Amino acid sequence: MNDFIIAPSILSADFARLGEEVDNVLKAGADIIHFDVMDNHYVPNLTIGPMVCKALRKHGVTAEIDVHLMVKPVDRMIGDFIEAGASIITFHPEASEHIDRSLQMIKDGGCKAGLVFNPATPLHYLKHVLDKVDMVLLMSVNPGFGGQSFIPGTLDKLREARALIDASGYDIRLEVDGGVSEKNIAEIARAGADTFVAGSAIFGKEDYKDVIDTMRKELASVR
Ligand SMILES: O=C(CO)[C@@H](O)[C@H](O)COP(=O)(O)O
Ligand SMILES: [Co+2]
Repeated sequence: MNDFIIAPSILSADFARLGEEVDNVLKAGADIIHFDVMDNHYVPNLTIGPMVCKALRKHGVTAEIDVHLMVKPVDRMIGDFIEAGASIITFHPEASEHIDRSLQMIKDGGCKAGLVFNPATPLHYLKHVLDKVDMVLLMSVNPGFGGQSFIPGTLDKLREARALIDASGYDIRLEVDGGVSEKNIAEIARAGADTFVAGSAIFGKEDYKDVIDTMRKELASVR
């Protein structure tokens, strides 16, 4: 796996041709697929569930599927996504009554587990579960929709999260989600992110390879 991971969010893909869209974006150089699950309860939008994840596996997708759960309660969905072929499952701490238990359920199912922090959610939820977390996802927009603008305060929060992760000694990825594009990806990487979700910036363009290549060039300037 690359040092920097590019994770296109299929929220901005053409759902009528989802299998083809996922194939095309992987062929264009994406590392993993970001899969946004919204329930019209935890967030004011409704998207896709485990059946779609399973369908992508059946279609032949072998890349990691990074399931971002924006649902409340979360536990009921975890088993279904494990069974559907998810690779990584992340959830928002406010959406779980028992954060440690939800993380453990994901790990027991053989998936990588992660916590997602909204722009105004403090990082302190992490402190006592660092040993169970493979991914920390910082939202750089309020969750619910693609195509929003990156909230600049996320850069300081990324620096804080990077320091916390490095001090922990655990192997934890730091992902950022919302308003990421080829224009700001280098600055976001410099703040400490190593995994980049991008929906509209990739699927909004004709040539996915061109955007992903540009993102990689920008990232190469960081290292
Ligand atoms: O989880 C979410 C939104 O809640 C994201 O994954 C978006 O889908 C990202 O879209 P862009 O901001 O990159 O268009
Ligand atoms: Co997302």
